[in-house]
Amino acid sequence: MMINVKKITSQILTDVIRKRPADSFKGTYGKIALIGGSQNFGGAIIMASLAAVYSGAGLVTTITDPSNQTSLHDWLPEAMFVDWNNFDQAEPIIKSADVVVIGPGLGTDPSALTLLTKVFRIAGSEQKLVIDGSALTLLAANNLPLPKDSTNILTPHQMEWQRVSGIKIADQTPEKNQAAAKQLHAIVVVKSHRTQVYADNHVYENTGGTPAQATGGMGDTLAGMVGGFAAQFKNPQKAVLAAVYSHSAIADKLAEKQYVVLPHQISEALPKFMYKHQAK
Ligand SMILES: NC(=O)C1=CN([C@@H]2O[C@H](COP(=O)(O)OP(=O)(O)OC[C@H]3O[C@@H](n4cnc5c(N)ncnc54)[C@H](OP(=O)(O)O)[C@@H]3O)[C@@H](O)[C@H]2O)[C@@H](O)CC1
Ligand SMILES: Nc1ncnc2c1ncn2[C@@H]1O[C@H](COP(=O)(O)OP(=O)(O)O)[C@@H](O)[C@H]1O
Ligand SMILES: [Mg+2]
Repeated sequence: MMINVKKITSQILTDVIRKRPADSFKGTYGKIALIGGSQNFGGAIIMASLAAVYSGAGLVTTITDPSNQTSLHDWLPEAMFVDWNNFDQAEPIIKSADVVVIGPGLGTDPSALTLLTKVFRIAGSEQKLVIDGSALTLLAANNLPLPKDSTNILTPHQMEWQRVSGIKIADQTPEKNQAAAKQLHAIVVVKSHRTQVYADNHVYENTGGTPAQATGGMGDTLAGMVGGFAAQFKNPQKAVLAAVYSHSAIADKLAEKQYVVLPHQISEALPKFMYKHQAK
């Protein structure tokens, strides 16, 4: 039977981006731990962290390879750093995070798999887990079950989705995608030129997006934005929709005057964009 696809429009912005109450503090806007950034893919976790901070998350910790520490703080003094080889130090931070983003630049070597398995094991019922990039590839390759208590948000591109769902890219219809998302009990963002979100028994399709977004780091940035929005805004489904819409709306604007949109430019535009579209 035909599934009715709902469109994601600018309405989601005022619906989700609340005006900030005076009586608030960092904790009001959520704590995020971002885990990824192997030596070869350090930029991925830096772009995801940039997006999380610039989305307005209260407190951001980046858990990554120590080779990234200096460049992380060059780009983002607001983020705290933890060496991902030091799980004793990382564990309490992961456990106390409202949102964990894992996967951007994580890589697929045995140490990455060990880290992913540990994070899945400690994921709690109050937490939202954004699973992106290599974490999705590892999940699929090792048949890892998703944590059963946390709210899990997957952000695959179409090949990552093929790996996780087993549905070939050419066969990724709303019907097949929705069935697979339901089986995973997860919110699934299937990224493409018109990204779709599978959540609370509905299928949503983005109305924005430009080929100027087709560049490395664009998905890492979306993962950080999904984390940053999920850390601040109560309803996880709506937070994901607002992040997906904002990501392409900012890109569309930049693409009016640019051939390619650099992922970090989207993050840098977030504070003004969110101010403009917050609920009155
Ligand atoms: N600066 C950094 O540090 C960056 C780090 N990054 C990190 O790299 C890690 C690997 O992520 P990844 O997406 O680059 O590689 P992977 O998962 O192997 O998939 C690529 C394979 O799938 C195929 N393919 C088919 N359709 C496709 C589609 N729609 N979208 C995409 N691919 C599609 C594609 O076909 P091809 O292009 O070869 O024709 C190719 O064979 C991950 O952790 C990520 O966070 C990146 O974010 C970049 C910037
Ligand atoms: N032609 C396009 N039109 C609109 N958005 C696009 C297009 N190509 C790629 N994107 C967007 O760019 C991002 C690519 O994600 P991904 O492949 O994970 O990037 P990364 O290199 O950061 O891992 C997705 O959000 C996708 O929707
Ligand atoms: Mg990606």
